Amino acid sequence: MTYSIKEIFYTLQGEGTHAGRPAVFCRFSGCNLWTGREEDRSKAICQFCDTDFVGIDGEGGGKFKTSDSLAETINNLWPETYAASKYVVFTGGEPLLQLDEALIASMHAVGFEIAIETNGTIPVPEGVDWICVSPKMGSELKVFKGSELKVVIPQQAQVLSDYEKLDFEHFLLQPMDGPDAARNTKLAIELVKNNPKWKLSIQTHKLLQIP
Ligand SMILES: C[S@@+](CC[C@H](N)C(=O)[O-])C[C@H]1O[C@@H](n2cnc3c(N)ncnc32)[C@H](O)[C@@H]1O
Ligand SMILES: Nc1nc2[nH]cc(C(=O)O)c2c(=O)[nH]1
Ligand code: SF4
Ligand SMILES: [Mg+2]
Repeated sequence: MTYSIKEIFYTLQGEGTHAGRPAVFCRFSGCNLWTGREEDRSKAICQFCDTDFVGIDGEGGGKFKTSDSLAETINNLWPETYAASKYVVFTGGEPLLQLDEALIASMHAVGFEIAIETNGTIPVPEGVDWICVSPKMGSELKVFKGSELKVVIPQQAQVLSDYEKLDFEHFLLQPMDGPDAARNTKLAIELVKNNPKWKLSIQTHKLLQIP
C-alpha cells in the first residue's frame, strides 16, 4: 500500500512515560476525527487538536510506495554512531488509518522499537511495542489495553474513574493546550495529587521549543 506522510523528523519524545527519549517521529496524513481544516474544527468530533496533519508537504513528507522505502527513510534519520535503542513513534493524524503489518515488519527488520500515538478508535495491529491511547470524548473507544493511557483534560463529560477500569500500565493526565493551558495544568496537578493512580504528562517539547 502507499503511505501518505505529513512529516518525518528526529527529536525527543515530548510526552508521556517516555518523555526525553530520542525518537524518529513519523506523522501520517489524515485523521478520522477531524478533517484538519480550520473551517471544520467546530463541528469535528475532536476539536482541540494542536497538530497540522493535512497533506504531505512537511519536512521529509511525501508518498511512500512500499513499507521498506518508508522504513529506510526513517532508519536513515537515526544516528549511525548508536544503533541500539532505535525508536520510532508513529503519530498523525491518526496512524492506525495507515499503519499495517507490512510496515511493522519493515521497521522491526531495520531494528526499531515501534510506538504509536492513537486516539483508540481503530484496533491496533499485532507487533506494536508501545501503545499510547489518548481517548477523545464523542468517539467510540475500541482499544481497551495498551502501554499508556494519556487522557487530555478537560473534555466535556469526562469521567476519570471509567478510564481506570481499562488495562494500561500507565495512566497519564495531559493538560489541554490552548487558551486555557495554564488553568488546565493546575487542574491536572490537583487531580493527580488527589488520584495517585495517575501521573502528569506535560508537553515538554513545547517548553523546549523543539519539534
Ligand atoms: C496530534 S495527536 C495524534 C495521534 C492521535 N490522533 C491521537 O489523538 O492520539 C498526538 C497527541 O497529542 C495530543 N493532543 C492533541 N491536541 C492537544 C492539545 N491541544 N493539548 C494537549 N494534547 C493534545 C493527543 O491527545 C495525542 O495524545
Ligand atoms: N517532541 C514531540 N513529542 C511528541 N509526542 C507526541 C507528539 C505527537 O504529535 O504525536 C509529539 C510531537 O509532535 N513532538
Ligand atoms: S484524534 Fe488526534 S490527530 Fe485527530 S484531531 Fe484529535 S488530536 Fe488531532
Ligand atoms: Mg504533537
